[in-house]
Amino acid sequence: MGFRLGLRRGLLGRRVSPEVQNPNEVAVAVLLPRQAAVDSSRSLVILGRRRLEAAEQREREEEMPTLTKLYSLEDAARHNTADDCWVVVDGKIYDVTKYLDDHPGGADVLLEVTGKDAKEEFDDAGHSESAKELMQDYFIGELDPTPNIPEMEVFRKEQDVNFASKLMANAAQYWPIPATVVGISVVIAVLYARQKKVANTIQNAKSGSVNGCFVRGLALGNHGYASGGGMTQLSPLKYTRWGKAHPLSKQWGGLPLNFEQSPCSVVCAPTIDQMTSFFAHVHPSCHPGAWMCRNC
Ligand code: HEM
Repeated sequence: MGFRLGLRRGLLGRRVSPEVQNPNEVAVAVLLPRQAAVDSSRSLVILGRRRLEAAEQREREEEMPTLTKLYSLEDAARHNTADDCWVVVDGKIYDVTKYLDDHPGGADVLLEVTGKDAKEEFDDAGHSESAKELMQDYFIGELDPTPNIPEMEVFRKEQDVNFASKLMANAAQYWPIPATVVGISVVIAVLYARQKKVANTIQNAKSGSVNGCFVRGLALGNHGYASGGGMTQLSPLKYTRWGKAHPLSKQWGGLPLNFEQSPCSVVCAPTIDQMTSFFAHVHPSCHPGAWMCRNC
């Protein structure tokens, strides 16, 4: 059985004669049986190919973008117990639950820094390179740098609900204010309309053409007239036809007035004489503001 002397670089074997041309290269002489040498050289080729493939694979992996799980700081903060402990260092999240007991700095220091980025504390502890390599075993993800938009939407919805309920509560509490405003407005509108009606009444009375009556005068005053014999109280500021006047008024040639109720009444009488008679007989001195339309 013959032997072949094989020179292989980087192989561990029996050193025979290291006649090396390049001093940086390690030359190794391997004494192998012929067949074994053939097999060995085949397996060396396979080994070499595998290493090459592994290197290429590593290269490909480095080039490929990796998928990293993203968490919010709030997510990370929830893992803050000895049974479930996440720490954040420089934006990277590590699940150190299984490492707590082995941590040379103690479990407490890790538990104390949960819920925040502990880069400063980590750096201050002066961790070695091997500690930093070890960390990679516990890496689970990174902090999500994007703002949490869905939460903002939820917040806006809640705000709407709050706004509606606050509006309802305020309405229930402060309803008397708008009701008072509306009430005052109505009263002002009624007073205004009434005043306007009075003004129109006086105007119409002066013009002498109200409801087909002979409007002979306008009495201004607030002295009561209706005293005798169940005199009907007439509504203030209403025109009263002479024909409907109370008999007592007619008897006096007087007028269906309502001085008692109103400071301003329209006086209707068929003739100016009757009007004059009324004021002469009944209240000659109590109606200084009486106005007579002598032209009618
Ligand atoms: C996955 C995360 C971590 C790993 C793998 C880790 C690992 C280690 C290791 C191996 C040591 C021994 C010293 C060294 O080799 O540097 C150490 C020490 C220490 N670590 Fe950590 N550590 C981690 C996180 C932290 C954090 C977040 C803090 C923050 C307070 C911290 C505080 C310390 C302290 C105070 C010491 C002791 C230093 C001393 O006594 O000199 N470690 N850590």
